[in-house]
Amino acid sequence: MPSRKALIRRPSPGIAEGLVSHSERSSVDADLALLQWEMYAEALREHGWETIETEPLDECPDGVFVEDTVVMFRNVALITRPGAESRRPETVTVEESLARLGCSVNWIWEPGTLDGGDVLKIGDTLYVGRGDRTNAAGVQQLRAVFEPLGARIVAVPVSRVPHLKSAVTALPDGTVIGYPPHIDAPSVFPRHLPVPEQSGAHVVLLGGGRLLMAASAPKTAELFSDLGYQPVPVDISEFEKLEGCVTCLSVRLRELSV
Ligand SMILES: NC(=O)NCCC[C@H](N)C(=O)O
Repeated sequence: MPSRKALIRRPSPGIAEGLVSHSERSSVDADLALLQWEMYAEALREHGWETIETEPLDECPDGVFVEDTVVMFRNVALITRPGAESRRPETVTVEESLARLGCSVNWIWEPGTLDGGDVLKIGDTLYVGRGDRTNAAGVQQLRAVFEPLGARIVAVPVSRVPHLKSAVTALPDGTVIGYPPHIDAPSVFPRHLPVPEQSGAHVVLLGGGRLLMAASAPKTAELFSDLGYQPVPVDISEFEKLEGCVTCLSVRLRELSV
């Protein structure tokens, strides 16, 4: 039976020290972040996802953004080598968790860098953002690992936001959604729908038309409702201050047979 598991990591008490690269830093409330993270995990569970917690890493302020540590394709976990050096220690425990879950594990090697938040998967197509965090060697290694498994890798320039998925994600029908000022090359995407809010660009597909999204994007939620989807809003204000979004707080494992 296909699994519906989601890997998550609880925020570090030092989360306020997390990286901020494309916006002004504002103060983060670590207690509120923990509460918001618990509600996020609860929303996943309420919609049928079993949450699996990878080991907490108090010394890694950005460890909660677990999406950046791995790219999943079928049952293969490609452990990343994050572009920000401070984030590299985050991958070890994720690798252990995924190996325990029965994934086949592969790695990005030096000089490659790649962040999971730069990889948007739509069916068998993997769009990969080439920006501050993911370099050309990282893109080449992504191709080498996943093309033989049937993936099509499409590289996309990213300069306005930290990660490709800070700018675009996709609806269940494959339509790419994005906030236009943040997208370098919208014409790369065959079907593209602009959204009116920056945090409206991020959805986690919960199944059956339900879209987990940030409470900070009410106009976009209205647009999606109007298109026949069911938005599931969660307040992630403390993660947004660190340029995080709903997608980067979990890794959904959809194709494991366990
Ligand atoms: N995939 C993502 O959008 N990850 C968010 C990472 C935020 C973290 N503060 C960082 O800059 O790495």
